[in-house]
Amino acid sequence: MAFFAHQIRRGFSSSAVRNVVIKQVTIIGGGQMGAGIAQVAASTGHSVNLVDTSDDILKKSIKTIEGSLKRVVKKKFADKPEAGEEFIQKVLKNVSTSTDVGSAVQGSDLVLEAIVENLKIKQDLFSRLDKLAPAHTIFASNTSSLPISDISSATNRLDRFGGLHFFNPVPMMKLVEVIGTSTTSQETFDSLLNFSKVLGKTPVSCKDTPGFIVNRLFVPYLYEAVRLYERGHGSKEDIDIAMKLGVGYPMGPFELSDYIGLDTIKFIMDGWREMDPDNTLFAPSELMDKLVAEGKLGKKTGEGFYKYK
Ligand SMILES: CCCCCCC[C@H](O)CC(=O)SCCNC(=O)CCNC(=O)[C@H](O)C(C)(C)COP(=O)([O-])OP(=O)([O-])OC[C@H]1O[C@@H](n2cnc3c(N)ncnc32)[C@H](O)[C@@H]1OP(=O)([O-])[O-]
Ligand SMILES: NC(=O)c1ccc[n+]([C@@H]2O[C@H](COP(=O)([O-])OP(=O)(O)OC[C@H]3O[C@@H](n4cnc5c(N)ncnc54)[C@H](O)[C@@H]3O)[C@@H](O)[C@H]2O)c1
Repeated sequence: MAFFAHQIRRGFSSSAVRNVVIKQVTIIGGGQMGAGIAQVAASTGHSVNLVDTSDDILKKSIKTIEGSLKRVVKKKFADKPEAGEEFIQKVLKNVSTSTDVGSAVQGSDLVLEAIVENLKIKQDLFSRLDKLAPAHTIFASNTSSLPISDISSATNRLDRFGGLHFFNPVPMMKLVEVIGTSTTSQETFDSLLNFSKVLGKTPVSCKDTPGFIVNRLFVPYLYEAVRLYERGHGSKEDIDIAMKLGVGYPMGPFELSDYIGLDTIKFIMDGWREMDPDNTLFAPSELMDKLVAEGKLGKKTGEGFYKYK
């Protein structure tokens, strides 16, 4: 019944609902997330075209994929190293790279964007892609915090646009949040759900609201951990231990913040505070602001809440 109501809301009768099978995928942005998504899509038999701004970056992306695949096969093919090497080569063959988005989107069933978290840059990219990609191609963004409808508004394919939010590290994290806007067609939404399942992930359906499900709960939690520490109510180490042993999280809030990047977390919180300034959950943290201003962004810069050198 709920499913039927969902279809009516999206303006589709049940007979109009059919799944578009996604085989060829273009991923724009070969950074932390894009490389991980490319790896998982290629490992599950998709033909992947990975796009970034330079060949040097793309070389690094392929190296990252190779390194991560080695970790995967060490476990998956523990007793058969040769089969493991064969698997790596097969997966790598499924990935091609390009710096030219125009040619990369030709023949693509899905264009998944994982570039910098900046609305204007994402809009510019999708506006360009809208003119270059085939009509049937579905567009999706991996944004952590921006409204999908703000990004899709730059295109004329509002029905074929949704969100696919993966988690870091992509090869390990099982969840994908599938986000439908008020204009995403049921057909597109179902295709994105199916695609996530074919990748071996577990999808959950989300509304296009700030932070979807996970980040809406987790970003305020990370900030409250920092504020608790600032108030002197616990050491970083003890807070991390408490959340790992008390509720079974694999990383404590300070370890996770350093892993994600303090700039990313601050950027998300600042954006939400701008939208809803009176919400105390979105209050700033002096320490977070200071660390980001000093360039102490976490693991990627060698220091955040902890030191990594
Ligand atoms: C959240 C709010 C903040 C918002 C900011 C934006 C965030 C965003 O929107 C959402 C997120 O992503 S939120 C972030 C969500 N993410 C989280 O919350 C993450 C929480 N953390 C975890 O789940 C675990 O700590 C990990 C799975 C990361 C590591 O597992 P572990 O058991 O703690 O320890 P281990 O010893 O290191 O690794 C053991 C083995 O795992 C394997 N392996 C690991 N990485 C791999 C890779 N890249 N490739 C392949 N394989 C990989 C490998 O086999 C390795 O063995 P090896 O012998 O070393 O090769
Ligand atoms: N890092 C995380 O934990 C995480 C988790 C989930 C979602 N996200 C989201 O995924 C997206 C990417 O994040 P990331 O951590 O992979 O970033 P990243 O900085 O590691 O990678 C971004 C890549 O995009 C490339 N790029 C930038 N502009 C481009 C353009 N116009 N065309 C082609 N390539 C371009 C950059 O060169 C870079 O290689 C962001 O929207 C972020 O919010 C991040």
